[in-house]
Amino acid sequence: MTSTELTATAPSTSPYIPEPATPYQEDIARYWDGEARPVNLRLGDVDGLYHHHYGIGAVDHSALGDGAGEASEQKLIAELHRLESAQASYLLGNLGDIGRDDTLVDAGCGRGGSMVMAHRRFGSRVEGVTLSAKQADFANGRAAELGIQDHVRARVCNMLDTPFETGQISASWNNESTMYVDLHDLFAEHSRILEVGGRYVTITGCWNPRYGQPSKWVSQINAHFECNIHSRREYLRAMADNRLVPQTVIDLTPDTLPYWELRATSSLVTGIEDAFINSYRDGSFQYLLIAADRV
Ligand SMILES: C[S@@+](CC[C@H](N)C(=O)[O-])C[C@H]1O[C@@H](n2cnc3c(N)ncnc32)[C@H](O)[C@@H]1O
Ligand SMILES: CC(C)=CCC/C(C)=C/COP(=O)(O)OP(=O)(O)O
Ligand SMILES: [Mg+2]
Repeated sequence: MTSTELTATAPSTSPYIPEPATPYQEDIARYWDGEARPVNLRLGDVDGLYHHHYGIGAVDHSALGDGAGEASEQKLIAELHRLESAQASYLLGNLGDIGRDDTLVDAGCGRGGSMVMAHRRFGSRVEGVTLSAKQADFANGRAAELGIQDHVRARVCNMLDTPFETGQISASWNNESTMYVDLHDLFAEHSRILEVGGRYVTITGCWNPRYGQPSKWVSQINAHFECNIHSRREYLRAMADNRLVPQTVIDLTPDTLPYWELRATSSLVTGIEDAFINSYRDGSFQYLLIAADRV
């Protein structure tokens, strides 16, 4: 199965949603509805898990070819994809003890790769929300192909105003999707839907207050993705204000740099690679995991 087949055959399974809350959200919905970068689709085609996040971990150089020809390119793509799936596994590993009867929420679920991984890992129900109808249809089409549509569902919905009942969710996460929203509004909503003792996890890029202000590289990333990267300080403050108490804060910057250095050598570069590499190296930008308990 390839992404092209999936796009062509995916049924329109996502319930219609309310209008986006703001003109900005309309822009973001349009952006993701129109997104079809080979760096995402060709990586997803490796095993049918489609991600819109970046990778972590050491590059396995023995898995790469000699750099020439299509076979080498395919090996490089598989390695980048392995690192992106490793990132999602790492996030899921921070959700705590999750069982089959739990319901999880993926806020800003993209094409649903992390949701499938979560269901495979825990057997639980996974509910995803995205602003993009195309992404929700893609994720639901993929779940149907895998026969897990009763457990994994994406819907078009604003993550700041979700349909989930108060206090019923065991764990929720944002994987590289917090830079599109106000953090106070976001954490208020996670705090509302999570049960007391529930777990919230995010992996995100944030600017480093020790640098002073967002660097030119951070500004370039914002412009590239039409997003608004927050500072590390803002995350911790907004969590504290919303009954989310960090248990773990891990700086994944050294773990994501090899992914970027490898990606920069591929034919699938998008032009944003230098901004990530330079900002991670000059300390102005950090790749963080934060896991917090709902108290
Ligand atoms: C970079 S993608 C990450 C996708 C996914 N988490 C992953 O790891 O593959 C950002 C996602 O955030 C979603 N998003 C941005 N703002 C949102 C909002 N207000 N409500 C719901 N989803 C939102 C976009 O629709 C997109 O699916
Ligand atoms: C860490 C930060 C700041 C992330 C911004 C959000 C974002 C666009 C993530 C990757 O999406 P993608 O997989 O669609 O991007 P790309 O096409 O570059 O792989
Ligand atoms: Mg990508």
